Amino acid sequence: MQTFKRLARFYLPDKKFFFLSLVALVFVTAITVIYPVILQIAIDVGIRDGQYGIIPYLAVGLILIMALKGGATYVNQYFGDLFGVRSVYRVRQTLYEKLQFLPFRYYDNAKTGDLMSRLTADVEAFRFFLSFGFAQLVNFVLLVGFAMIVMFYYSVPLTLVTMVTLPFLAVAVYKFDKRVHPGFRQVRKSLANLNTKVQENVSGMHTVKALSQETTEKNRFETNNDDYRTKNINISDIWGTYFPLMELIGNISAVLLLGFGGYLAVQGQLTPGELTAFFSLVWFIIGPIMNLGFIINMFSQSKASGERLLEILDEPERSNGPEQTGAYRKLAGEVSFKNVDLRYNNKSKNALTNITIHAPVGSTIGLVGATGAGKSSIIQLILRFYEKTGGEIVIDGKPIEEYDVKELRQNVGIVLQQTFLFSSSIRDNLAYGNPNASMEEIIEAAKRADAHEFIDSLPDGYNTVLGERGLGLSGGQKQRIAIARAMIMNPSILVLDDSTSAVDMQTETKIQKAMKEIMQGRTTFIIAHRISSVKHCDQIYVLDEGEVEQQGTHEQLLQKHGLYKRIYDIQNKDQQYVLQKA
Ligand SMILES: Nc1ncnc2c1ncn2[C@@H]1O[C@H](COP(=O)(O)OP(=O)(O)OP(=O)(O)O)[C@@H](O)[C@H]1O
Repeated sequence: MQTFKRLARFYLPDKKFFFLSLVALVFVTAITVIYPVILQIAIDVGIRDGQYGIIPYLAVGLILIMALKGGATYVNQYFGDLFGVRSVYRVRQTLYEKLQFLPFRYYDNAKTGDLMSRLTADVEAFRFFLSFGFAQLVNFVLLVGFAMIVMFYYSVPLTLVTMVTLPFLAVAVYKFDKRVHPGFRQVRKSLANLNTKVQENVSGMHTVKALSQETTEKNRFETNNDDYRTKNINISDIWGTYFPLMELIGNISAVLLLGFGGYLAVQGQLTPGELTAFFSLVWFIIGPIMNLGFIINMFSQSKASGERLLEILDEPERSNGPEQTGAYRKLAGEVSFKNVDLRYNNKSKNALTNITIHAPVGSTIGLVGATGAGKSSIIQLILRFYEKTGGEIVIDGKPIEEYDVKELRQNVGIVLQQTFLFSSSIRDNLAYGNPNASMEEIIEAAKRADAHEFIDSLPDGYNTVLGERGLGLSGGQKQRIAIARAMIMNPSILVLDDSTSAVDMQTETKIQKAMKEIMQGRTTFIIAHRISSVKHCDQIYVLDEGEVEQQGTHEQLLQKHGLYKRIYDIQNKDQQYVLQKA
């Protein structure tokens, strides 16, 4: 129940619909219990006492009652569904919002398929219980309660005898729940793994095909699929064991009732009509108790799902710094790192140690170093994707923590080597960082980023809808769109990932030209593997294993005979070798 209590804020606002549905349900249940009473009157008064005239009245009464029951059932179902649907709308909104504000470190370990499964299948399981299961549970209590009252009214000893088996039924139901709940948690987890597998496979289809791993992938999926099947069979096994047991206990109750009830009828202590009514009523108790297995099933599923939803909702959000109310300021763009350390959560070693960098307004800073040296980590800190573990980062004279994260990010434009584009129009992708940008501004930025020409040549121009992750565009085209997108934001600080090794010379020249265009008047950080990309920078920082190994201009560093010179020599030799070969 703890899970439902903790999720109460999502369904309590709609409790009026639940109560409306409940009132209708009480009505439906009360009417249901009247049926056996009508049957008893028809047998005892209509048939046994020979007052046949009463039968038409009873028949009309029954039809009226059934019509009323139909109306009440509609109200019960409609408002029950409304309660569930409106509640999970809120759950879905909150989960999605939560996902937007979770820190990057959450996504280091999160799996897309698992998250998708939580936002869809788990939310649905929770809704099903709210819409249907909750009411069924209340219905159970009501039906058993009403039926017992009527049964006690007819005969106290017969009711007690019939009830003898109920404790056994209760134990069976309890044991069923104990086994089925962990089973459902496993099914949910297995489904999430299955989703993750499919999602990763579709996203990585290029790699799968390029490396001819179709058969391996098929086998891996088979393992996941097998696991999901086994977990479901396990549930069926539990269900198959307990359901007949519960039915057997119910039937023993019916046998006891017929045996003892028949004896009472023969003794004249019970009329035939009362015995028949009793027999119907007892199924109003046994039926729901057996049905309790199904309700518990639903309850267990939604509890397991609710727990998985709470796991996301309980995640701590990133601290955003002070919330800014007015318009975001445009920063000048002076960035200083003072003895900064960074250690990622799951690592035993620092990714950055004692980093000191000064980037005056409008300067160009080059970050070079081997892969894993810490270049990207510096950028992660400027954008506050991760928080530093030591030292101080100051922007325009103010510690970075004192900025509203949104204000900070509005002032930093990034162009990464891997550009993510959404499956919407090129125009929307360009304006993603600044949705208020006018069409003129968008075209102007695209022209400066050398992207206008190819966009214009597409059949729908700027309205061309891209495939998932920008499918349908070349790597170089995507990167130029990313440059134009950053330009439209008009940031004071710019981060360019210039590891453009994967494009041909002509595209590289275009990208370099576009990058030069966007850098004007902004503090720019260029991440590069190649010296040629940073040699014009005002200041170059050479990183090695998370530390600044060297610092200076291209000319100064070449004279120092350190790491920079070694990288330069290797790359120069490579270049000469290529030229000679050519
Ligand atoms: N999100 C993360 N969680 C844990 N460790 C990380 C994370 N990101 C980077 N690292 C680690 O931090 C170190 C520095 O990585 P970083 O990505 O900053 O290097 P880089 O110089 O940008 O490399 P590359 O040129 O290959 O992009 C590496 O040891 C890397 O494994």
